[in-house]
Amino acid sequence: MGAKVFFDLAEEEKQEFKGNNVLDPIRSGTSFNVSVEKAFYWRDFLKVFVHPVFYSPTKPAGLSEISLEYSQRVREIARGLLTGISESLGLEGSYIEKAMDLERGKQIFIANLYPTCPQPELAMGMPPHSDHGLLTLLIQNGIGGLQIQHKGKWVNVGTHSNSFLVNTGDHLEILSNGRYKSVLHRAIVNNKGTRISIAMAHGPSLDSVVSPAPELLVSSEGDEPAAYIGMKYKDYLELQQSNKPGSSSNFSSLATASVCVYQTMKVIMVLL
Ligand SMILES: O=C(O)CCC(=O)C(=O)O
Ligand SMILES: [Fe+2]
Repeated sequence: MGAKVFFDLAEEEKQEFKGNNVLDPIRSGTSFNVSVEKAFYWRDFLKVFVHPVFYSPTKPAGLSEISLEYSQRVREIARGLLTGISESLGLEGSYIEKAMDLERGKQIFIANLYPTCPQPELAMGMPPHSDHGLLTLLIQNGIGGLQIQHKGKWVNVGTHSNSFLVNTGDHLEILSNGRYKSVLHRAIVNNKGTRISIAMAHGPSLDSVVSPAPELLVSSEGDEPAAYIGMKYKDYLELQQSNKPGSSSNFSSLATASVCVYQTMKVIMVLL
């Protein structure tokens, strides 16, 4: 563990960073929604765009420097993985880099905090979803909670120190015409301790129109139909946001109904 940064923002301070739109560069909040699966979502989050333009909350002191360095280093790892993935698809190593305009690629820093929940069976940390970008690299403190869906069953993903968990996202599935599937995952909560995860999501540039790579649609065995239609990444994000159940507007009325209400937003970031 190279550096630890803790920040503990009071409610009024948090308001400063509360964005509502999916394209706001800094957003924080609490996710709750009683209308889905009769479960409460039990999480505080902070989402910050860190590339192509770097943003950071101004508090606490030192966060911005650590976040910048962490973002740059993880981006390099993601680019390396995408080079390998391009090659695994029989494409040139720089294919995804160029086609997805990664020089201007959207990188999002997401810190999730799941406080200890007295009745974990009544709550859910994060609902089942797939990430919208290409690759997400995730680290977490020593407390498990992430599950991925495999052959229709939820499987626990163990915690391994000094390692990243890499999730494939929707746009890798689209670009590869389904050869790489985006992984469905969710986070459960527990009554043993607070869980923290930091996900770094890497996507195409917002203006990239992503469709299956034409090179993958022709082979010696004949033509393969494109399984996805092309769409601009930015439009995909906005569409996804508009389909999300229980977005911020109905949060305040639901929050009071929570079984496990906590007053102060507390995000603890533990960075490698
Ligand atoms: O907390 C986790 O393990 C999951 C986080 C996640 O899926 C996300 O931020 O997209
Ligand atoms: Fe995710």
